[in-house]
Amino acid sequence: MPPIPTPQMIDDSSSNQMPQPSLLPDDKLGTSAAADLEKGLGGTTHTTRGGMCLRWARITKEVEIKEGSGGLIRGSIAASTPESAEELKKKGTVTVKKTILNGVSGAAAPGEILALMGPSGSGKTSILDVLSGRSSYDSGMINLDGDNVTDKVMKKLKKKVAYVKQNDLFFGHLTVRDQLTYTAFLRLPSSLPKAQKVAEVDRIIKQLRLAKCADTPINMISGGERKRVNIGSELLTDPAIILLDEPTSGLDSTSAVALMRILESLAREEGKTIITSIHQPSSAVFFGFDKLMLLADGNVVYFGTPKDSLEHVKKLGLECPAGYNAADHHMDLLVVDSAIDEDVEQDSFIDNGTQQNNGDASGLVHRRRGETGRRQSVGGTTTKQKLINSWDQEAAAVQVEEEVKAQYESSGRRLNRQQSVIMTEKSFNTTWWTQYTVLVHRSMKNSRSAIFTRLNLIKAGAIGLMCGLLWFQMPYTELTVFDRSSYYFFTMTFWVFDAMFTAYMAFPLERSIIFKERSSGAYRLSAYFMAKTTSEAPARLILPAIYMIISYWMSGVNNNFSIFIGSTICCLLSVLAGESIGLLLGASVLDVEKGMVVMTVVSLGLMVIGGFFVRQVPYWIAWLGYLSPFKYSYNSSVQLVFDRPVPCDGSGVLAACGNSASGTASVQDVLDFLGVQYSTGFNVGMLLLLFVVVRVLAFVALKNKKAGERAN
Ligand SMILES: Nc1ncnc2c1ncn2[C@@H]1O[C@H](COP(=O)(O)OP(=O)(O)OP(=O)(O)O)[C@@H](O)[C@H]1O
Repeated sequence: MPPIPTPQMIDDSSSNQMPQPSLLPDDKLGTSAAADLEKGLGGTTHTTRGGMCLRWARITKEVEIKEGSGGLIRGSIAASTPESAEELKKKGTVTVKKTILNGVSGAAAPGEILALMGPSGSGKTSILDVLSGRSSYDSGMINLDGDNVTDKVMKKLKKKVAYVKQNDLFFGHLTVRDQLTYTAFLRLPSSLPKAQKVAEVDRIIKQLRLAKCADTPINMISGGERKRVNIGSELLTDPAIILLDEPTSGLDSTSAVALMRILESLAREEGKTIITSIHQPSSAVFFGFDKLMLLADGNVVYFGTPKDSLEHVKKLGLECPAGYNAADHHMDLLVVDSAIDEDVEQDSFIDNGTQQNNGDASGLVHRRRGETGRRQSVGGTTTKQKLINSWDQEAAAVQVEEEVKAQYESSGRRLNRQQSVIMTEKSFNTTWWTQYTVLVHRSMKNSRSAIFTRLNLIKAGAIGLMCGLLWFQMPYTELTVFDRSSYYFFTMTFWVFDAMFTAYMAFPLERSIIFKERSSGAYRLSAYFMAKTTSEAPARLILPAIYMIISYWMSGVNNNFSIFIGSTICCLLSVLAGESIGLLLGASVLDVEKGMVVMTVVSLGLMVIGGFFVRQVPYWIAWLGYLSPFKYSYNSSVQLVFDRPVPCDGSGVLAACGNSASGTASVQDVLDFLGVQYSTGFNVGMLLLLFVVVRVLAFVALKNKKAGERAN
């Protein structure tokens, strides 16, 4: 096993190493800058400004997987022995333990880039999750600049360690500059002057070459630009360590190289410690990494310089053919498909590995791809297994531990210095009020562009017009009593449904963004929730208000202006209550498919139970009617509209008209006929209560919901 290159080892040996192709233009640092750096760091080309040394040893993590007849599902009951597992399996389900990280040891120093490579499912994301403090681990040690870090420190560390996850989740309606500015105002300390935060945003835009798209909404920019916005959002806090999960996935090779250049400049010029997982990089990118960690099935199979990795596999008889991409070669060795696995059990192909080196790179690629099966088996053991077996995990762990010890001793520092400093730091860089105001601003900007779309305005106007024409200028007589009530039935059901479903549909994406931002310690959940509640309401209410203005006056429901205002307020309150229900379900049911089913059942249930279709609701279920916003908004509006006795017209609609001496039906007769319950005040109060209580429940549900390690 080659020695693990500590930063010092890399620096000391740099003169002996083959020159590594740089991803940067040759003169990137400038002659004098490079000379300054060399002077300050004893000949190294890496700075140590800004970075921290991250080391980890013997990291092990297991998850429990529930295996049933329906496939694999996550569960919590562990089967202790294979026998009991078999028995349980016969019964239908069994929970088995799966090791996803198996004693992983490694290190990354300031000014260098460590690449994690391995086939899909080899544990790259899992180790990044652990190192970023986003995920727990069962055993092992993580050390920062010589100090072991505990769980509590890891939690605090979330803000120190930037973690760029694979998914680029943003509010798509915001521009790149908006996104970065809001992030700067949320995550940079309140004490920093506003102008400095704006300057920081400009610096990041320039550094990540985002100037061209700075004022373009994020949902219009390219994948590479989105990735850079994602990285930029994390860089704003000037983190010491930057972890990236497959930053080049989905990018073409030019964008991928451009992105890697940016990472290299962050490491070389700013001394950041960078750890990135990557899938099959080009040769230039591969040899530009300072260190490489190869993973297979949660095991390290190599850790060292990319150049030495070729030596390592060569010694095992798995030499990389000339002209073949080294990264592809490593992946070929580690990728085993299930068909090959099965073959290996029955058969035993022998491949001496070197016989393929015929010097013809293109023909070789073709042949190698076709002969992967041969390459996978050496003496009955898969190549992957051979690589796993030949890596000395223990020696690697001991080496990391010795480096840690040496750093303590050489610096003469007290144990846990780092931890005590980190633990005394405040949880958030900004106050609750700053978070609230910034989030209100962001939410208003986002909801304005998300809700006030031309389509939505056309929808509100067209439905208003349609209803106005259908219920056009109803005379205030006995004949139209039912039509007036049905106008409100339609209005209230449509807008409550609309609010429930739009709030629910918009929430899954927003929830993922919130989980992601909160995992970086950007703001308190309460600040977000209050900001959302107060800022979105105006935008959410404009559309039903437009509908009411058009349809109410066209249909001549009641020409009294104050009654128009009153019934519009009831409609808007019901929209807010409906939105609360949508948010509660959005916060409670994370799975969108299941959520839609629950939403449909709940919304239809609340409508039916409101007494619109069944007058004699069984007593044991009738109480659910108290939860129906449809019922309260309908009841209150209808009471407002029938503000005076209704003239009889001989149509025979109202029984009360049959024996009326005055030629009118009283308001109470009409309300009894329509089955309207409770006073207007009670109905309005219940709408308010539903809005507030259900919104609070949505907050509690969200607070108690863990994003899950894999949520973002
Ligand atoms: N919480 C979990 N529950 C069950 N299995 C998990 C969990 N987390 C990770 N795994 C499994 O652990 C293995 C390693 O996953 P991980 O995402 O780290 O791999 P990866 O190398 O990043 O893969 P990819 O390149 O496809 O992203 C996979 O088999 C994955 O299914």
